[in-house]
Amino acid sequence: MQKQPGVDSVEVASSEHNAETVLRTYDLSKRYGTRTAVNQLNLDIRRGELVGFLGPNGAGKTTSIRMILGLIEPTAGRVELFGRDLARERASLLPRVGALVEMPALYLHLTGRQNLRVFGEVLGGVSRQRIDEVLEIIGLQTRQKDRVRSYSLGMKQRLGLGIALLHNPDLLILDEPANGLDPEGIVEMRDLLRGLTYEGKTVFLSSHLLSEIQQICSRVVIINAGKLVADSTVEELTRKQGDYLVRLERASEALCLLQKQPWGHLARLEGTDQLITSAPGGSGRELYTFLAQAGFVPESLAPVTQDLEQVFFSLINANEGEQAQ
Ligand SMILES: Nc1ncnc2c1ncn2[C@@H]1O[C@H](COP(=O)(O)OP(=O)(O)OP(=O)(O)O)[C@@H](O)[C@H]1O
Repeated sequence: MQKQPGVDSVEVASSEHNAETVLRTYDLSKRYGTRTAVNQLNLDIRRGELVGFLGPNGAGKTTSIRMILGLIEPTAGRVELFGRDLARERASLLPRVGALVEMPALYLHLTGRQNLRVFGEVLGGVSRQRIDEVLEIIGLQTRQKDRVRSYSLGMKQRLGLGIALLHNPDLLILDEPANGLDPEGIVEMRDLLRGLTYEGKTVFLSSHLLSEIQQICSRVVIINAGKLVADSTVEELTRKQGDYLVRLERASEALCLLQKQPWGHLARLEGTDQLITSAPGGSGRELYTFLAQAGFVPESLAPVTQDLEQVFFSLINANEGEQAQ
């Protein structure tokens, strides 16, 4: 479901809460000698979500992803996929997961289609029809008969994703899928990932491209030094201190009224026909009603937002400050 900012976010959050849990980690931890790479990480990812996994270099993203994929053993804690314990039911669970952690070694002298066929044979049970479907999903039908050597990096990256999709997994885990892509390749990858969630797939991806994450992800998990720093919808994270930007006629008159309210004393003008204010009970709907009843019907009213990048750096800096104390 596409999230709308503002008044209906409560309903959106509660419907998400009912969705099936696809990936869950319980106090997942990994130590390398004395270094703790991942520290009691608890994740809860639900069906159809596109969740961004963020953190500065060395935060523990790849280590977490490797544990979730059963590639390395946790030092402590555990992973559940589709409600089942990964350590116990690995053989039946991992086929439901597709991963792009490192670029698979593509056969450059073979065509895109032949690559899918070769990887499909290794996996087993991949039909010709599934290869056609995958070529369509990754948008390589028209180039399927060209040798991979002639592909752009973006096309190779999409082919890598195609290989991860061959067995039609329910959950996709991608480590930096847009790494090294040019802006056009990034847009293609963005459309492709969105399309996958429309089909009901769940996508969990790490990336350094914060603006991309802001555009495509419904939720972000941020870690620093192996620990969870934030787990929230993009909308909640980027909404600035509960402020609203209101466009209305007679803005300076409305401002006088707002400044007399206990929740509105910090209200301020923004240009001639807009103002920024807090809302009664933090609710945009109540702010709208208050203004409308006082005869100042807003032309528009929206939460003030900041870039995910700003939020990310302030959270990481605050977290590092706390750790230093
Ligand atoms: N095999 C290993 N042996 C020892 N230390 C490791 C190993 N793998 C990772 N680490 C350490 O664990 C920490 C987390 O690394 P990890 O690669 O998971 O971070 P990351 O968030 O994926 O970073 P990046 O964004 O740079 O890829 C780092 O301090 C790293 O040096």
